[in-house]
Amino acid sequence: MVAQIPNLADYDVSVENGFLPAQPPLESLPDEYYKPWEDIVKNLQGLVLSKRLRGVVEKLPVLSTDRLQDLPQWRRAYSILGFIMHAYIWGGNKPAERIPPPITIPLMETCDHLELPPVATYAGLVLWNWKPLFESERTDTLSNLDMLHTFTGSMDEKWFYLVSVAIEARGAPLIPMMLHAIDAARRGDRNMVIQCLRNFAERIDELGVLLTKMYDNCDPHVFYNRIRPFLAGSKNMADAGLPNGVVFDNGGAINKQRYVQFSGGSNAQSSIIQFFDLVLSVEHRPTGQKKGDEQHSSKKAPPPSFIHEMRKYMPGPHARFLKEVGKVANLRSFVEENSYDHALTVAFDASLAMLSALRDKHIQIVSRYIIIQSAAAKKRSEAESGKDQKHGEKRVDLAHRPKSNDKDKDGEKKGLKGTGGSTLIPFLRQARDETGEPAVDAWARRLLSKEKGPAGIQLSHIERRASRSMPQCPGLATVWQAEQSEGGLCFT
Ligand code: HEM
Ligand SMILES: N[C@@H](CC(=O)c1ccccc1NC=O)C(=O)O
Repeated sequence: MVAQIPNLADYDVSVENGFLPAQPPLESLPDEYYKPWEDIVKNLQGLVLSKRLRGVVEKLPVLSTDRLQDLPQWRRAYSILGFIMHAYIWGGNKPAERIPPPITIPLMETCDHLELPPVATYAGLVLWNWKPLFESERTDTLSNLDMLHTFTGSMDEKWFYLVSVAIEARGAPLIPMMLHAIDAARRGDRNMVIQCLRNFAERIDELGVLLTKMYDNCDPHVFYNRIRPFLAGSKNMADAGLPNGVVFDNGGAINKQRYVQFSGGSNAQSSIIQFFDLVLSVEHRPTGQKKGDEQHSSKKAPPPSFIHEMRKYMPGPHARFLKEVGKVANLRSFVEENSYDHALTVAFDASLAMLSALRDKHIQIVSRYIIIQSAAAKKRSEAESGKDQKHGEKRVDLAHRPKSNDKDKDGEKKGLKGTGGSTLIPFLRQARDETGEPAVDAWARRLLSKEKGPAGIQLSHIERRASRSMPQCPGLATVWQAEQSEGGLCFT
């Protein structure tokens, strides 16, 4: 039986806002009972600066979650407890290893309810932490959005999250549209599929523009040195002072309390980007695994890719939605089955090219906000460590600087990790290259079967742009070249 195309409402996905809630998140919990949490999160920066946060949190009563009445309230509780917990862990000279019961007990209950891990995820920091400036205006633009909470109180941190909120909102209409395209492919409606793919490529291009707005108001130095340390989880955090992870003290027997490790918040936990991959049948392998390697390995199940692993850090219904989308994704096979339809092939390849270009822009951001900043911080800390040695001081590295002299062949530091724990640049480059693979594969098949290439067709504006942004996609490049040699005037 053919799997049913998932219905958005069944998975807490909104037709207008996608994975953002349809209504703006709650700005406070309505029941006065939760005032102690609200007071802390309202004064988070002051409490961190005065070094009083840890004492205040330890003296908090263990509040029950029984008074949370609906989904928006559960989400707010999870979001603010995540902020409080990460400020508690990372807001001191040394990170705190043991999280006390006033946080752990209610946080674990919100996690059970929302099917999320007990860490500040993308959902808590971004999806459930925004507000429109004006309720009457649209929410898919940076000019009408603000964040509710930040660790640092800085505009840079607000902007850092805001860019993601705007991308989620602007990308949202692509969800119902691409499910519609899947349905059109089932019905064999090639024109509708082409139209949806062209709109998709166009919108992904817009998301790339939004992404590069990051530079406008988020300073790389502030990001790396002030904001990013609070986003870290407890996995791979030895260099930052958490060699074993953290202990969730739930008030029970001490000997039953074990260390746990969770990845920190990361945009890899955003469901929208994974949705884009799934509808186009882009597949991600574990980092370092080359195409085709999986066939030669042993019978053991392959390790999941980091991107796939991050689904465990998405709200349960959203992760289930992605699983269902994976079952019904048919556009790639539809395009392959109709490879004589060159307009269809080109529209599909242009979508892949735009998604790949989005990842390329992101890699440039990562190099400015992390790679360059980490090198600068290392230089500073080496200069300072000379001074410190003289004074016998020892400093804890909260910006997670890797051990020095650990370089790989690209001159990048091996130890550099994303907040999610990925190997950063090799991981991101591989994810970008995998995005173009369906197009490259289709082209190889075409060559083998000696089929004629998609030359001489009319390119839409976006396809023309796409053909230049993905030189590694031979199909698009060929069309582009053909167009050039024919006078270059055959696009619409
Ligand atoms: C200063 C801004 C940003 C920095 C420094 C940054 C950094 C990173 C890093 C280091 C990773 C690797 C995964 C990890 O371990 O966390 C990552 C993954 C990712 N980031 Fe960002 N990011 C930024 C903003 C954004 C924004 C605004 C988006 C929205 C589209 C985004 C989308 C992604 C995606 C989708 C992944 C998963 C990898 C992939 O699918 O290609 N990032 N980011
Ligand atoms: N992976 C990024 C952090 C990141 O992308 C992120 C972390 C928490 C909440 C949102 C994030 N991304 C953009 O809003 C890093 O390693 O710095």
